[in-house]
Amino acid sequence: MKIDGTHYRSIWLGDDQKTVKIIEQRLLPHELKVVELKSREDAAVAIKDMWVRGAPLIGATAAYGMALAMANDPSDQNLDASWEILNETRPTAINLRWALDRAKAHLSAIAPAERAAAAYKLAAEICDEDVEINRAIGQNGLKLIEEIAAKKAPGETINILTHCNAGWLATVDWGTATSPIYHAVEKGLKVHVWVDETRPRNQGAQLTSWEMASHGVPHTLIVDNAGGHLMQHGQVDLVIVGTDRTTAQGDVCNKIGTYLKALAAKDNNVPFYVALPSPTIDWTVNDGVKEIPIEERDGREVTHVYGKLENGERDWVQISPDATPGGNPAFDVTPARLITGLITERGVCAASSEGLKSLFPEQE
Ligand SMILES: CSC[C@H]1O[C@H](OP(=O)(O)O)[C@H](O)[C@@H]1O
Repeated sequence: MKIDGTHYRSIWLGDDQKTVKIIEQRLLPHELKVVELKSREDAAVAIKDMWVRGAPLIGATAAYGMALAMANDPSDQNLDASWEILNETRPTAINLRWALDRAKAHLSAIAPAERAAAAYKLAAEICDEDVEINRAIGQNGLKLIEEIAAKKAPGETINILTHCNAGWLATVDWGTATSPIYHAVEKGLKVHVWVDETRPRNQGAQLTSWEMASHGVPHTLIVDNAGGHLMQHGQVDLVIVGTDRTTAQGDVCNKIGTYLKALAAKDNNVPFYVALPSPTIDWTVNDGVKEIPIEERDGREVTHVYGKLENGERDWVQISPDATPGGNPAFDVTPARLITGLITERGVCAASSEGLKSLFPEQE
């Protein structure tokens, strides 16, 4: 999307057609810094330490990580080793394994001498596919926003709440949950976005707010615990969130706190939709609560906050006693029963195995 009028993707190839460029997202919103990934190890660190994050972008970065690996050593042994190294960077987003499996299957079938070029080509295809998938999600989600607008008085604002960052920074472009919002704004609908700060990594405060401000979308940053109150007072017309892994029966794994938002939405009859690109569907699991591995990140992310100090410098600040450990499950699972619908690139469906198979019959 645009930053001060200039179009960016979140990941792209350098002029040398080998170096991979990314936006170092940990520095946003205070600094827009482009960094270069020059090895498989660079790509692995970027994923693990959340320089890049978001299920689709994690997959795209891993695909380029395989290309960087093949450019260095295209052997079968290194192909296998690269799959392992990149796959262990983060456990929850299924796009990581989806991209790595796709790359390994493709590259295993060709001669080592051809693997580097093929890997870069595949990574580029994965990126372009992601952009088109998210554009379609935006068009399908726009219809939901238009239906809500039609029920409101002319010129009345449509209030949408989103959690974490499922924006263009979480994907290659458009975002998933934000794509319907960008499409609605570009169509002239009067939209306002409640942005959950999303403790502890604050992807909402740091990334979604920055995206909304950069694109000129009216928005308000709120604490994670305010959403239920706003819903009780009729100030939320629609919730749209992203997902890191959705099961074959429609359970949705997403950033910690999503489940609580869904409970509040259900209790207040607020439509709760999940923007779901098909590579994020894990057709091999059904019960998300029992089967999806939940990443436990460093407790320091809870006991400390990173930001800009009064003097303009950036640093970590401790917010709890030295002796207090932090517990930090990074995701939770929202059962399908709490979800109004899934917005995919093929259309909107119920959060159920029947709903998903109606859009993806090839998965029968
Ligand atoms: C479009 S996927 C966005 C998804 O990824 C985020 O997790 P993380 O920032 O830890 O990679 C969050 O769950 C978002 O909804």
